[in-house]
Amino acid sequence: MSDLYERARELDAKDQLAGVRGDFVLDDEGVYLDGNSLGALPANVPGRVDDVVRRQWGELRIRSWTESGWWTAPERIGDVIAPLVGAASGQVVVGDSTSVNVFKALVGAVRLVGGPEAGRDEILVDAATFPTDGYIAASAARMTGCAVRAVEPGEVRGALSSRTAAVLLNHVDYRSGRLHDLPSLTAAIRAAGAVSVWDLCHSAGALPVGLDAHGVDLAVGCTYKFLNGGPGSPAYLYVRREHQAAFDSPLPGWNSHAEPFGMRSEYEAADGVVRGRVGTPDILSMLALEAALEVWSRPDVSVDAVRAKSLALTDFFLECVEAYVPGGRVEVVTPGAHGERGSQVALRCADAGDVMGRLIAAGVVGDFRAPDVLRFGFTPLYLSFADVERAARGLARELG
Ligand SMILES: Cc1ncc(COP(=O)(O)O)c(C=O)c1O
Ligand SMILES: Nc1c(O)cccc1C(=O)C[C@H](N)C(=O)O
Repeated sequence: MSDLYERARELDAKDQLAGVRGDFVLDDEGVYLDGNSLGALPANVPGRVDDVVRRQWGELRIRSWTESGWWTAPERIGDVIAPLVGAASGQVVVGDSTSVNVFKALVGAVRLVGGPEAGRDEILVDAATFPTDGYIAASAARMTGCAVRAVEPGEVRGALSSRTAAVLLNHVDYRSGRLHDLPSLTAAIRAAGAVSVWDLCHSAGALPVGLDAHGVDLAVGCTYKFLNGGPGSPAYLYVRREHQAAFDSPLPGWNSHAEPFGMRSEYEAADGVVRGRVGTPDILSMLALEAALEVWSRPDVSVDAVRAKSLALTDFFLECVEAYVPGGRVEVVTPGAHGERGSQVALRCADAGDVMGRLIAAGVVGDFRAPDVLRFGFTPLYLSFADVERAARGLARELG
């Protein structure tokens, strides 16, 4: 066996998070490197969903809105996500999809600075953004009388002006895996008098975010990737405490009303982050997510420990690819510097679609992002270094 095979065993023997894998439903046949698209199933979720369906819904029925805590689930689960993204409680609310929360945040951001009437008529959007953010930003701009400008995150500073209303950026680029400099970009946006909106889909649960510490204004993220909430699990919205009183949601549903059961015809926004809610929460998905998040209360699990292992896993994968894959066959797209790397590795080759198809058939599941990217996500809670070595060996075989 190769040196790298032996090294993987040694690294696994020292891995502080090795015991967490047992909290997930995984088979030992393949290697799952697609947790940045859909996280694996936490083992406690099926039992919880069964209880929610059979007892809370089946037996308690309508009483569960109060007795089982259904009504307050969006804020309660928001408070569980909050420390994972560096936020104090009362600033994160769970619900709706990421796309819907991008809409709330962007329109809310433009309204916070007064929009075109106040001379702020531009929304800057990450040029390489995940498509949904760009589509929603274009619509939010039309609705608010703003124009959208696509900018590379590295060029945001030069693009900021007294006309900038809001800036929508991805913390980690979904295709390249590049980690953007949230602290300094947020500071520059703030200094220009604009509002920052960060999409945390590919960073929450994988690395420290520090929303409060870095002065982020608004943020959104999904929960089905590194937070393992399940297919279509609800997303979340962060509204910095200082903005909450002025946050004017473009979707002021009855769940965000100060007195929802007052059934009043006039709208009055609730205090706090609750005003980010819209309609009736998706309880089955939301309570599955609540169970999935329990892994973060294990004493051996922390965002810092996850980040340290994530970097070790991606370093080791890059080392294995370098050793096993013939030189020049793939180009490494993900930055080598730790400060610029998320929890994935993207490799480029012209036949990436075919290669990924064969690799998945061989049991190593990553994904293909058009036109030419092989994408591998690393979830430190359930991946071992042996998985990584096996995946790189399989990849080298398929690359021929
Ligand atoms: C950066 C980013 N934003 C948004 C989304 C998707 O949003 P939604 O949860 O609305 O499907 C994804 C992935 O699906 C994503 O990677
Ligand atoms: N949300 C997804 C879905 O419903 C089906 C398939 C994939 C996804 C994804 O999350 C894709 C992912 N955001 C990406 O980074 O490409």
